[in-house]
Amino acid sequence: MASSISSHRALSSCTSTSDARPHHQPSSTVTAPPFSTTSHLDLSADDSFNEQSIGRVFGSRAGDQPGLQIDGEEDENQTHLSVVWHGGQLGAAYYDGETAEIHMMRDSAEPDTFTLLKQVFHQVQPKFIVTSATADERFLKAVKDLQGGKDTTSTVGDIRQTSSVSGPGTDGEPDSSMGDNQLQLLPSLDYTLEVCKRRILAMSLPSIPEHFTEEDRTIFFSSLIPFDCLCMVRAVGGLLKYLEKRRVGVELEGYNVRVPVLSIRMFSLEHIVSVDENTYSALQIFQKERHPSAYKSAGSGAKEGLSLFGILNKTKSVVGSKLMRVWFMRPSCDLALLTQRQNAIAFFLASVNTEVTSTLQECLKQVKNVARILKQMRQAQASVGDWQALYKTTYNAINIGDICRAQRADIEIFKKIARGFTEDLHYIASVISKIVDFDESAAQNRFVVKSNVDAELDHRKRTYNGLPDLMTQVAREELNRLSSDIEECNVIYLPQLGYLLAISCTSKMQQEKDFSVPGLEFVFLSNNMVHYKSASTKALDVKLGDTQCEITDLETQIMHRLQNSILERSEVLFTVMQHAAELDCLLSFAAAAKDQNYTRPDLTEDNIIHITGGRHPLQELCVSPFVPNDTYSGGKFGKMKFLTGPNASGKSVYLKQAGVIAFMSHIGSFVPAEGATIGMLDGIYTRVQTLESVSIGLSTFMLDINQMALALNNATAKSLVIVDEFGKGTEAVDGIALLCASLKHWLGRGTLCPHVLVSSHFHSIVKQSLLPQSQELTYQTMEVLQNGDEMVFLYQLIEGHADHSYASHIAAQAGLPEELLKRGKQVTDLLAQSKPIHRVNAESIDSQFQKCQDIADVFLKLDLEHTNVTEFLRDKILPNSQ
Ligand SMILES: Nc1ncnc2c1ncn2[C@@H]1O[C@H](COP(=O)(O)OP(=O)(O)OP(=O)(O)O)[C@@H](O)[C@H]1O
Repeated sequence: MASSISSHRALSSCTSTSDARPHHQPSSTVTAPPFSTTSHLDLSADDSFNEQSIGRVFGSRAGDQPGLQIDGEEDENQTHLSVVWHGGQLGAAYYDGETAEIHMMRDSAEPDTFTLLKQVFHQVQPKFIVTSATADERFLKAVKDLQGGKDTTSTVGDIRQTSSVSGPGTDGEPDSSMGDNQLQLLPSLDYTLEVCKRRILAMSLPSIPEHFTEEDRTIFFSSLIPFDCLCMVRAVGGLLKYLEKRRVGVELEGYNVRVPVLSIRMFSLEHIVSVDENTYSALQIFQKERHPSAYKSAGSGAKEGLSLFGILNKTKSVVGSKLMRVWFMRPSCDLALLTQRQNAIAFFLASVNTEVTSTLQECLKQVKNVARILKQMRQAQASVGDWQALYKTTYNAINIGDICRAQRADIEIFKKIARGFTEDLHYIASVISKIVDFDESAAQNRFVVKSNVDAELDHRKRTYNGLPDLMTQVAREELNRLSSDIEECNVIYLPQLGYLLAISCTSKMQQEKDFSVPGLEFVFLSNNMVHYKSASTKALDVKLGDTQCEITDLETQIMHRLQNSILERSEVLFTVMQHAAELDCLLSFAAAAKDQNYTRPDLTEDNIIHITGGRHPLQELCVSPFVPNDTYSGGKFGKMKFLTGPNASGKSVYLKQAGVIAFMSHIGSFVPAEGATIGMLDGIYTRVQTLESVSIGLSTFMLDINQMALALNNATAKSLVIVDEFGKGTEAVDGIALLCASLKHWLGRGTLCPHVLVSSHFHSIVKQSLLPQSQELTYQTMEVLQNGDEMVFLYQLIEGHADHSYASHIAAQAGLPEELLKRGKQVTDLLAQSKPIHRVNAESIDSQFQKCQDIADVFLKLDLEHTNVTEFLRDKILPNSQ
């Protein structure tokens, strides 16, 4: 018998009857335990954690890419904006579905022109807008106009909903940022102050400890929210109510589950330089290219084309890239803030700091958007990938903190990081490292706890690991007991059925009645193996139960405790994301400045724009060599430049270059110039035709006028206005008149004239001196060398003006037929000399004379008494006129 046991290897094999079972305990086995103990992390002995362990944990699973899921955009990751206007004050709050944060804007003075409201819409780019159904009519109209919605209200619960139809904004000009969104109106009760306050105080944030009393909570919230901003408080309260009704982020959960709000922050639109959609497009600040694959969704699939954002965005982290976009959307005229950014960039560019720079960049690559993970933890539980991402982020944040603490204390971002990356980070990294068994978690695709964390759990695991030996022993005993014609006996475990004996069919076992074995209860037959319950397997059921399930349950409990303790310290993780993103943006600006040879502009409160050797950051990548040009505006140089020059001589590029350099200075970046002194601007306005503007559907002239109106109505002495070929969309005389009127309007303001750069092909404005003489006005042109018909563009800006557009030269280059070009030139010359222009295909004088002679002869022969005159005229004189 003993020999028969040893000859049956099946006795010691691991048996699984159903591969689809979520977890099964091993059958009697002598093979390796279900997961290897050799690769366990040995970090449990103390609180230490190191890069080596991270490499081992994360490097070992090729298919495991936790970062990928974090970066994905979900449908629910939308922005929901709530606005309140009362007593000439505007308050706003928005919920960022991606980070589950609420951002609030303090009450700000807002007359019924609603310019601030427009700016809020532009900055926040909400998908959903909510306000009180009984708000002031003027305000509701402004919101609807901005939202682009017509009154097609429908009802969602008790929320009135208006679907959007894109159209022009409040001032009549189009604003594509506000096209695809929805307006929802809540009952006024949801916006009353007291109700809103109560709703805010009842909000549960993960950073509020559970033991807080009502009083503690009030003090806590008072430190976060300025309750004296009544409109803002109402906006937040209304927003919370709306989120609850819409059940954002918890649609599929039970009704007791709250919309996750992880953090509250303030946002401000003070010091923001006004830059409208058209200017972003004209200056090629953002440029989306649709992804060539039709299967990629439009929103997330679009990639950045050739644009300023594309050049400057060298961020390493998702949070960095996101903040970079915000910086681009919110250029600032806060001199102190911009100087801080410049100081940091200068630090990173210094050659002695190269190593610090590259180490920080390496660390930033590992900083993930943990807001989504925290949201996940708050609602349910984090996945294995989430735990890995969170640990990586925390570990690298600690490294970043250490590096920054060792640097110069006068760099603001280092100070912020040194202050903000607190001990809580060490705590989080240490508990994760101590508790989570990353190797096993990845192998089993579930949260697995390390040994020495929980005694009960360790005990269960030991039992579980000892199961194979025990089961082998039971199987051996049963085999000895059974009749000798049974050759193979296994002990297996099935979750619903418990422990079973699996015996190989013998030749006598043909029908079900043959399966009965004394002392065994038949259960089922599968794969030529008959399964029984025996006294010993029942004893195993009682003794061991479902060990695997119990282990999983215990580990899940531990995970929830761990999640809660991390959520309590989640504020530090938001600080990490915020400051790491800022650091990433600054490093990105430094990298771009180094690659593209940018210099630090001097920023000043003086109202001047002085650029020496300026280049266009995008054009210089496309043409070689690129010719740099100076721009001097303000002070003794005057504030208006009127630029004429042949077609394709570089006027548009020059104008845009000044605009882009000014813009770059206002986001804190270095600029493509030998040197620059840039005064703080309050707005950049452009009248430049773009592809986007064509697609809006307004006529070319309407767009011209709309953009010009925006500049005329809003530009101040501290604004930059770029006007490229205004007025060419209508009759020349009208175009000239409108352009001159606009420029005179600004010149009439004297030194309060904005910085205006105009290019035009209306040469008569210069020749006939249609603009008034003014110290502010200078005429400039692009230098061109002409040798007979040959023209060479030097792209060099000089004082003076051009006499011609030399359009025929460009036309020749474009390949127009010789014949056409000759005639064009002839007409131009005749016009210039004020001579009559004859048709090219006119008949000769002789043949015309002959025709007239013939008609006169016919008339002379006409017998007026007997001839029908109508027929005569029709048949003889005008035979071809019908
Ligand atoms: N500074 C420069 N250095 C080198 N090449 C330049 C420069 N500026 C412009 N160019 C080249 O000239 C081309 C035409 O420039 P741009 O469009 O500015 O001309 P324009 O004078 O505005 O023409 P139009 O009046 O016909 O609109 C550019 O695409 C670029 O290739």
